[in-house]
Amino acid sequence: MTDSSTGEGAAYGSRDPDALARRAGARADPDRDQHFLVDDRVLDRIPGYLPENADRSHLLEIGGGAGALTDRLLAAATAEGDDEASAATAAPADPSPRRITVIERDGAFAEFLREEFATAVADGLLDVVEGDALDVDLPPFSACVANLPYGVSSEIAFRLLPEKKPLVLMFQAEFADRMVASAGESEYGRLSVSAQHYADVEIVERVPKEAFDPQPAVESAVVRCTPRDPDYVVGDEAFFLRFVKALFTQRRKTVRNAVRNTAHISGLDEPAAVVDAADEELLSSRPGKLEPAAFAALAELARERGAPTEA
Ligand SMILES: C[S@@+](CC[C@H](N)C(=O)[O-])C[C@H]1O[C@@H](n2cnc3c(N)ncnc32)[C@H](O)[C@@H]1O
Repeated sequence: MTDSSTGEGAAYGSRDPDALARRAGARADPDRDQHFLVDDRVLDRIPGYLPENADRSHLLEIGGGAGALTDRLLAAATAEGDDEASAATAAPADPSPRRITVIERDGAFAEFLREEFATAVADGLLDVVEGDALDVDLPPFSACVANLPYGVSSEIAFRLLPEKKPLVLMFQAEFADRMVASAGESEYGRLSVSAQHYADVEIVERVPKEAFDPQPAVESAVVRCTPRDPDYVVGDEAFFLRFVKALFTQRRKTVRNAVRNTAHISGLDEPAAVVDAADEELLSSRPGKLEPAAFAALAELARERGAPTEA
């Protein structure tokens, strides 16, 4: 498929990221979290990181910028649509239209995206929403692929993760390392337990600064989140996440002291009762050594014995 609105008849997926940025006119401003991906090889790989069986019927992109990734997502959506139409498989046809929604806060870039991809907009394939991804209502997306604005990447990630949809997201590498860390590793913390509560989280590619223009201060990494239920049960998710947050404020203390010292954060009325009831080995361990399932078991005990008050 071609997009005659560019005047170049460019097929989706073939737009030069530098030319897109030039056509957009407005300069990418690092102070507004605008670091555009300009490495074609990275751009080409990103849509392919979605899990194989992911429902691609409605992709969400956050922070479209000058549209380099939007172009690749349009290519993926249209190419797969063609494949599916021609494939003689027994699978039922996907009844939902393939579409992409891009949320972009910067009005100049939102307008440019509508012009650059006018054919896709007219065909109902692309919807450009101008707004802040932290405030706008999210569409009922089936998967999200985005090079996130790093200033709000944590807030956006924790808006997306509870939706339990496949996510392929670019983060600062240091943040990505903390998301995927396991118990006992130095990067393991609140972020690791909270993210892994919702999904299997893995780094699928590390991306050097040179892949962006303007270059960010640090390296980046693409993270794939494949939703699944955790291997433990918590009766009150909000309390579990608050309890984890509380304990990691005292990561170098024993769990015993961390439970006692952080009742103002976790909301426990009776932390001493929790400590009295918990297993000694667990209490003398450190928060950074506890597997997510151990946090969950302790949070359940804390709910029973510690009478948490509503946050
Ligand atoms: C890192 S750039 C990515 C641009 C483009 N997708 C790319 O890969 O080249 C992040 C984009 O998010 C936009 N942005 C920043 N904060 C935002 C927010 N709170 N909500 C939506 N978009 C935001 C910026 O204007 C910028 O276009």
